[in-house]
This record gives sequence, structure tokens and C-alpha cells, in this order.
Amino acid sequence: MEINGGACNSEDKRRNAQVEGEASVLSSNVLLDHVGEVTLTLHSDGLSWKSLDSFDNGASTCLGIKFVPEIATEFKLSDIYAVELTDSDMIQESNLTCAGECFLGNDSDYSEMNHFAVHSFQKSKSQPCLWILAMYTFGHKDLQTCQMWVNKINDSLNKEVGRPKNLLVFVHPMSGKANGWRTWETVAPIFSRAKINAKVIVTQKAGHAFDVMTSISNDELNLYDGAVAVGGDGFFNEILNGYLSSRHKAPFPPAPSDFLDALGNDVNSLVHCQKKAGFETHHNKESDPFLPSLEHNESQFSHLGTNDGSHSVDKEIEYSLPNRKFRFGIIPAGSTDAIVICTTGIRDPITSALHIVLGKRVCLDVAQVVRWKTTSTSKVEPYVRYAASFAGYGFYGDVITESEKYRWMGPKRYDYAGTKVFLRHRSYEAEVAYLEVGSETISSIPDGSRLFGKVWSLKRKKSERIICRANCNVCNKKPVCSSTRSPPATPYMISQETRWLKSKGRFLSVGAAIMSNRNERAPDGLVADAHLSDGFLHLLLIRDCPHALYLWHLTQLAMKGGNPLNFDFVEHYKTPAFTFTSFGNESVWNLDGELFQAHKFSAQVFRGLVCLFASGPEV
Ligand SMILES: Nc1ncnc2c1ncn2[C@@H]1O[C@H](COP(=O)(O)OP(=O)(O)OP(=O)(O)O)[C@@H](O)[C@H]1O
Repeated sequence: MEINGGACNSEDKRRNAQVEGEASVLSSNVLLDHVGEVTLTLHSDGLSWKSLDSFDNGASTCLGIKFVPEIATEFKLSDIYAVELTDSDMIQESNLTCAGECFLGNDSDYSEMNHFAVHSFQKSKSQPCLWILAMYTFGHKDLQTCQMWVNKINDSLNKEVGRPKNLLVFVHPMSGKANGWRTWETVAPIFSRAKINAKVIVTQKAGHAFDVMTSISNDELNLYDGAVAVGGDGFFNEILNGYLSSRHKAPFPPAPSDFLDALGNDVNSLVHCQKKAGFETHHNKESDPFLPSLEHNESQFSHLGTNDGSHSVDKEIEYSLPNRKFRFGIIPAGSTDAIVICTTGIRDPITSALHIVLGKRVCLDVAQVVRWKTTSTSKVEPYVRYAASFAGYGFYGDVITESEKYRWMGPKRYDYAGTKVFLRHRSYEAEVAYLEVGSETISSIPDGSRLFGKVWSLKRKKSERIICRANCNVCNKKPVCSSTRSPPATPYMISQETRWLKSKGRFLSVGAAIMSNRNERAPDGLVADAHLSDGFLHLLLIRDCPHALYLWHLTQLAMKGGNPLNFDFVEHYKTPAFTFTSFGNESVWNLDGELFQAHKFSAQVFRGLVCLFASGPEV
């Protein structure tokens, strides 16, 4: 269809306007704000415009000065998030510049125009991960023509797959520098322009979002396309745990090998405890010498479920995981925001909002952590938590504990607490066992690594590292998210060639990086080549060492291009599962920035268990 609506006084140009390339859906001559008269064409996959003025490539002169508009001449539908009729007065006030006046003629002509705006974005030239809002305003004398353009573009946008329509938005008002609400106010117009229904919940206290996510029925959850966290990593972790705690059904990871020894002869108490907590025993064939794995059922979180009558975790529909439709979004407003940086490449609320409204998708590995015992003297009470980015003990736990005393400092508390904990230089005794995966599984990872452990880590040159980025080959190798029928397997469940190896001693820290954890303090992250969805975590064991060497390691972490793992006291293992037992004085764990006390626990990675509205960083 072609419409010659008479935007300006150039009838001939309009008639002669030809659309090159593929067949157009709609074409009109309109005025493009800041450019002049153009032929605007809607194709099946995007919009393009061509200047009808006698200037090359849209370049023009204004008062004798050559003006080359720095705006795109075509944009893909997948990059357009909204189109709307706009108020001409508003446009006139906000947009008329020298260029606009020159091109558009006098003010009275302009005010007779009707307008529609196409909302898209541009990538920053200096930082391609930074997406900047861009609005293109088109004018036409005929209101119906403008309305038709809006309708046609909207029809095309409605055919774009994967865009959310209904979202649950959790805002943590006290997050970061206590500007969670202001951050939401900044991005909310993007959601309303994109006609997304957002149910906004401003949290009143810690645990509020968790309660909402656990108590919402699966039927109701299915009405939403996702949940958005306006806050930090800890806040996202809380929402993730609320989502998974009653819905993720999978065998537990094998428990630490001395687990039965610790119980002595009182095996009955373990069985009793499992039953009370809603667990069933489940024999794990491959985990010898580890305890048989346990499987939890829906009554595991009975305190949050139907047993106490306060919540209605529905029984009628099973919730399948991973769920491709239900995605998480994070609008960064926290103190560190490592998950946002790793999944969008930048810490910017507008960029994150655009990833959400445009319906981007990336899958994330999630670590399931099962705490068997809180302290050495406490009884066995299995308790499950999930972590998306990082679990750390020793230095990392102590920094969080210390920083809690200085909440009033805002995000700076981490630097202050970090310095104090560094000066203390405390080490902790622990035993870590990790699963070494055989060649069958390793060969499925197209990164050339054939050996695990320290050798794997230290012998690799920086140039051999494959960094996780948008459309990452490593993460896309097995698209587990495409299957909504069966639960994702952990890699060691597939492979027959598995072996548990142990490391025991005094550690300054024990860390498990599920993703690279890039952040402003560690520009390459804790592990530069960790992937978002390869089914592995990176175990980092930092053995007790002289203070100066530890400082050197931390300095390397803080440097872009540093090599923090290249030290004798650093052990690095890529593994899908590990167990941990502490001895003597204990530190605490830090799970995605939140405190977690555990004397004995097991962890396993579920590949691509959840999806995020993000496309991976363009690093
Ligand atoms: N309204 C609230 N008041 C106080 N705490 C809250 C509130 N809502 C959520 N929380 C809790 O605050 C914790 C930290 O939130 P968030 O991650 O957004 O902030 P942060 O400043 O980045 O802190 P951290 O660095 O500890 O992650 C979350 O675990 C969450 O449970």
C-alpha cells in the first residue's frame, strides 16, 4: 500500500518516491522532525526513510551550514518498542531546533501537522552495551494517515515474539543509595509507552518479595510474562528463591562424605528429620562415597505452603522449569549489580528496561545450595537456597557481615568493610570436595579445555579464554531452555565419567562463581571466562598465604586484564557440583550478596534453569 498524503509541498517528489529492496507494507511521504520531508516505508521487518530533499543522504544546509542529521535511516522492528500519536504542541516546544525550523517551514505550518512518534534506541558509540533512548517524530497534515501509521506499526510490533505484556514489578525502595523508587520512576514511562501492564509492588521489608513469589499460585503466575526486580543482586536473589523454592523439583546434590559419620549411629534421627521436613530418600548411584542424594517434594516449604493455610501453593498445575515464557528482569538500583553487568554488559536502568520491553532472552545457570547443618553442633535440617551469581565463604562472607554494621554508608560500606577484613587476614579450616567431570561432558564444551582443576586454569593463556557474550556459542551449545518438558539435568547426571576430588586446609576464602561476576570493583569479574549458561560453576579456593601475596591477588582482581588466578595459593576448578564442611572457627557464606550460615552444605548447578530479559554483554 502506498499513501501520498501531502506532507509538504513537493507532490512530484512524493509521486516519484520509490521504495527500493523488498516490498513495502506501507509507504508515505511525511515530515521527519529535524530532517525534513522523507518517504517513510514500513517493511515486513522494519522501517526506513529516504530524504526527498535534494541533499545527499539526508544532508542539508541550514543558514549555509551543511547539516548532516546523525540519525539512522532505517531501524528494525525488533528495535522499536513503541509507537504513538503525539501532541504537536509538545513536539514543537521540545524538538524544534535550527534544523527543524529550516526544514519544516514556519511555525503555523508546523502546528497544523499531526504527529506520531516511533520509540527505539541507539547504541552508544563509545560503549555499545549502553542503549540510549531514541524517538523519531514524523508529521503529516492528515490525522488519519498518522493514525494509520500508528496502527500498522503496532500491528507489526504485536507480531514480534517474546515481548512481555504483563509484568510483576518489585521495587526495593531502600536498595543501593535508597533510590530504588526513583530508579523505577525513571524507567516506568518506557514500560507504559510499550503498553506493558505492570503490577508494581513496593517492598515494605526484607522477605516481602519472597513471600509474594512463594504464595502466588501457578495459575496466577502464568498470567505474567515475568518478574522485574528494581534493586540489587540480593533483591533479585530473594525473588529468585521465592520463585524456585516451591516450584523446582529435583534430586538434591550428594551430601558431604562424612555426613553419616557426623551422625554416628543415630541414622534414625536423619530419617525422622527428613520426613518431618518433607523429604524422601533417593539413592544416587554415582555419588559413592557420598551419602545417597535426597529428593524434595512440594511440602518441603510447608511453612510457606498449604500446610499452615496461610499460602496457597496450588496443587492443580505443575510448573515446568525452565519456563521459556516467564523471564526475570533486573533494573539495577543496588550496591554492586553484578548480575545486570554480566547479562547486559552495563549498569544502566534504561538499557535494562529496553532489554525487558523488547523481550530479549538469555538463560542463566542457577546453583542449588542445600545446607545440611547450620553449625557444627546444630541438628541436621536440610534447607535449600538458590544463587544466580556467586557463593563465597571466608573473606567474602566476612565483608558482608562487617558491612552490615555500616549500612548508613551506602555502597561505600563494602570498600570500608573490605579494607577492615583484609587487614584482619583471617583464614578458616574447611574441606571442599568437587566433582571432576569426564571427557565426555567436557568435550561438549567448545572452549578447548580438556583438563580441569589447577592445570586447566593456570596453563590457559588469556588469549585462549572464551568470554561469554551475546549469542555465546558456549552457552548456546545445548539450548536447554528450549525444552519445557523435562527438568534440566546437571552435567554430572548425564556423564558417567565423574570423580570426586577433595581439597582440605586453611582458606582465606572459598568462592563459587556461577557467572563471571564482572562489577565496578572487578572489571573482568572473579572469573573472566565464566559463562552464563554452560552448566558449570568456578570453584576458587584461596589458601592461606602471606598478606602481601593476598593483596597482590586482590589487586589483580581489581585490574582490567589482571590475572588473579595465576598464583600458587589459588586453586581453580570448573565443576557442576561441590560440597563444603567447615572445621573450627567458622565464617559465613555470602549468597548473591546475602548472608547464609552453613557448616555443611552441597551445591549443584542447574543449567539454564531460569531466563532473563537480557541478551548477554557485547564485550
Ligand atoms: N523494603 C525493604 N526494606 C529493607 N530491606 C529490604 C526491603 N526490600 C527488600 N529488602 C532486602 O534488602 C536486601 C538487599 O537488597 P538489594 O540487593 O536491593 O540492595 P543492595 O543495596 O544492593 O544490598 P546488597 O549489596 O546487600 O545486595 C535484599 O535481600 C532484600 O531482602
